[in-house]
Amino acid sequence: MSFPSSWTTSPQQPDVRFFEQAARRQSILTKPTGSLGRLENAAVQLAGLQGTDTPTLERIQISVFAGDHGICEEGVSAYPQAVTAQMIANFANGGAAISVLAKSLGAELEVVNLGTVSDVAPDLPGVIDARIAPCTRNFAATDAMTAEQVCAALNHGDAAAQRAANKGSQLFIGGEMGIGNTTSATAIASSLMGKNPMKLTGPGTGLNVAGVRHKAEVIIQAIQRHDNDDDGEDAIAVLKAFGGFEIAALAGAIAGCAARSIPVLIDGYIVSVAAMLAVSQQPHIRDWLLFAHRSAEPGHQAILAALDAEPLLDLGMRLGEGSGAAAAVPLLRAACDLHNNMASFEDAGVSNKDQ
Ligand SMILES: O=C(O)c1ccc[n+]([C@@H]2O[C@H](COP(=O)([O-])O)[C@@H](O)[C@H]2O)c1
Ligand SMILES: Cc1cc2nc[nH]c2cc1C
Repeated sequence: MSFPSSWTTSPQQPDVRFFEQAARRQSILTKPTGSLGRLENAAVQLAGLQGTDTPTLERIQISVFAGDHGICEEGVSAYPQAVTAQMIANFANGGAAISVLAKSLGAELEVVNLGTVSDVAPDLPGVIDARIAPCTRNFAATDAMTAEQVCAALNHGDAAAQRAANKGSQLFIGGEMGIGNTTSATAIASSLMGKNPMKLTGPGTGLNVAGVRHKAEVIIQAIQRHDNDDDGEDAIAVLKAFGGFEIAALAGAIAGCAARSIPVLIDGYIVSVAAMLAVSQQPHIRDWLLFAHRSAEPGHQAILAALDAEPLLDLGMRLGEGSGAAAAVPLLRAACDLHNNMASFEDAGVSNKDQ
């Protein structure tokens, strides 16, 4: 199996003329310059990325990538590993937060099952069987994934981007579910940014202070182990070292959407780490990303800063599943509506500021 071409080729850059036209339109609408704050930037960005004067968000695909983590053997999560498989069923049955949000947004929701330790019922509606293995290996002891598994996960992500393209999606949201995945995400983020894991590690699903300290120590030791092998620090080497299946698939989906000119709305901590991996592979992937929210997970701020991202919301959310991104969609829709339908100073006969 080979890497998807979206991983090995830089995406096309969006047409700058649509950004310029949209910015000009914002400047003639009946409001003081800049007064709609980041809603203005969001509308300009969506117009530019969609290559249109009238951006809209009618067709949205949400793909939730799920997988289990061998690092859970080290006692790094507040919840049992069985939750990953149980939540896949909950996504399919409509009871999870992202299921409710997707329904209220009229968005397409699919779940990509990359492998769980506990069984998932076969033929759940909207669940795609993309199982690679029951879980990654415990990266405290050995590499989390083989190179072949990283490649398979990237391809599963790219396939989700292809489904979004086939449906004419105007926006893609990637979500994730994987007990233990904040430990993988923190190891990846610490490696990529060269930051002390003590500074990035947080409670995830709800560890106490002692639990967070233990989790950081597990990550520090694993990074030392990884530094002693010769694998290098590129995105593939880091994914191989720390996992997980869903993080690799998300990186592949983000790259796949950029390659197909589909804007991506980035969710919280784990998805942002996947975005950082994709951007480290192809810097122009960054052009296609919007950032939805600042997660309560403390390491998220450092990742947002490294990606030069200013998210729309800061609601103290730390659920994952793509829920923070889904929560930001009504604001983005409002931003488009304002951009498309407000009157100009000239049309409304309202005096503009003195030039
Ligand atoms: O998206 C976030 O910012 C976020 C922050 C903390 C936890 N989570 C979710 O919680 C799970 C991972 O937490 P943990 O403690 O098991 O590593 C995983 O299923 C994520 O979706 C998600
Ligand atoms: C119940 C539950 C739901 C989740 N959704 C994403 N991560 C999660 C972790 C838990 C524990």
